[in-house]
Amino acid sequence: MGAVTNGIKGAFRVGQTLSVLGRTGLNWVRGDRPPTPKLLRQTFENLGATYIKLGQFIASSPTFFPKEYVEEFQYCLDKTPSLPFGVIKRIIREELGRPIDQVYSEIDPVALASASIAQVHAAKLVTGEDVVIKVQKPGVENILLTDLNFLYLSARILETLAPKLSWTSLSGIVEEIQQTMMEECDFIKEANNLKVFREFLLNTHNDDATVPRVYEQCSTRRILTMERFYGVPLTDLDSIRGFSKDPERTLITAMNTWFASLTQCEFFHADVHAGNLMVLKDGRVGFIDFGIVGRIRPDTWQAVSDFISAIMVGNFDGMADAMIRIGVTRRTVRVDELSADLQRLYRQMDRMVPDDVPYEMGQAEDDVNNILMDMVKVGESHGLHFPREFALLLKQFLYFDRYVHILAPEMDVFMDERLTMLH
Ligand SMILES: Nc1ncnc2c1ncn2[C@@H]1O[C@H](COP(=O)(O)OP(=O)(O)OP(=O)(O)O)[C@@H](O)[C@H]1O
Repeated sequence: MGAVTNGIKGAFRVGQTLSVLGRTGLNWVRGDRPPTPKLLRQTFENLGATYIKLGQFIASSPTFFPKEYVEEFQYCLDKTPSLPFGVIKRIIREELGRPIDQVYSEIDPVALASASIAQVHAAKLVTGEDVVIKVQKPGVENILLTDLNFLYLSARILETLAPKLSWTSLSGIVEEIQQTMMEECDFIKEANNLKVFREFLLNTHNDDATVPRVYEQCSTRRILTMERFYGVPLTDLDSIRGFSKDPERTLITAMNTWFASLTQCEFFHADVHAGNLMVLKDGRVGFIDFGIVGRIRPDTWQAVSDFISAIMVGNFDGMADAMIRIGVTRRTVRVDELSADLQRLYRQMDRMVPDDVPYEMGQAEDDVNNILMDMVKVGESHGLHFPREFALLLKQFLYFDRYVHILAPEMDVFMDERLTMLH
């Protein structure tokens, strides 16, 4: 019975997707010309959850995709109309397995926020605490599963945008997005992440940052009840001034906490966009939404650090050796061959950048991206793949870079001694 319903739902989803694509003109899917950035963004928004995440991935990967798409996809919003309160109440009731009023004394029928996977309602527990309930929308997991049919299509879209990437790594990227989203559908995992991060703050004696306390007795796979935070998103400079005398200091606390988690927590928060960092009324920084986290093993960190040192001194064997330790492969990669290819890449670059040409603003950033991109390609030609954790890390660096521009434009992140983890 279950399989049959899934089959029907799957077919329906396929039809739905095709009809959205049909409205925007299917030709580009067959490969002629990529659609304009705006059209592609709107198409993704219409297609919902999976494609929105794909769009956000494009927005956060300037290394891989053309500038005009990266810029347009900054506006790829995950805001969907909220479901009627009746539906939400039914889900909460089902998940609790007992009458709602035995657990909550009130629930605000108007949602605080609504995105493709979940919607959030403010509530009060019968024991008096202010909480929020994050409720998973019905059928979300199913949509994601049936969208798996579109792995090929999504990879095909990315291929037209980023012809430099190999088919294997494109399919890998899409598969990983899917996997991350499936994980986001399990709130027990998210509750556990919140608890682990709380312990990390406790162990590192960090009183300047906090995460919502989880109420386990009323949290399940599909509903998550947690402490309610009162505050404003970190990027809302005017409102922050109301809570914190020194917004720059607040940003530094957020960044230090996040950087410390890279090495002292078993995972890092991999989605710290504007709405997920709050400045609370008492001035502390609140981290919310631990649906997406990244994990990097200690030996991989060591390899990253060795890689950077090798670049600094121009040691190609060292770079090759570190790259092999960072990457994932089923083949045996030869250090000497990879090293020779990296050296060739460097020689080419030397020839490409004549010293007497004046450097333009922004060019340095583009160059770094291109060099990284070329190195990834060299690695790939030897059968190496780089774990998705690196895309997630890079994304966070870009977010922080943006926050620094907004909140502390004068700050030099490489020199400022208050930033403990970069020194
Ligand atoms: N503990 C909390 N206290 C107060 N508000 C909260 C809390 N948790 C979530 N919210 C509100 O609900 C919004 C959505 O929550 P959350 O980010 O966890 O959900 P999401 O569906 O993963 O959304 P997104 O994709 O935008 O990150 C937040 O931006 C915030 O406004």
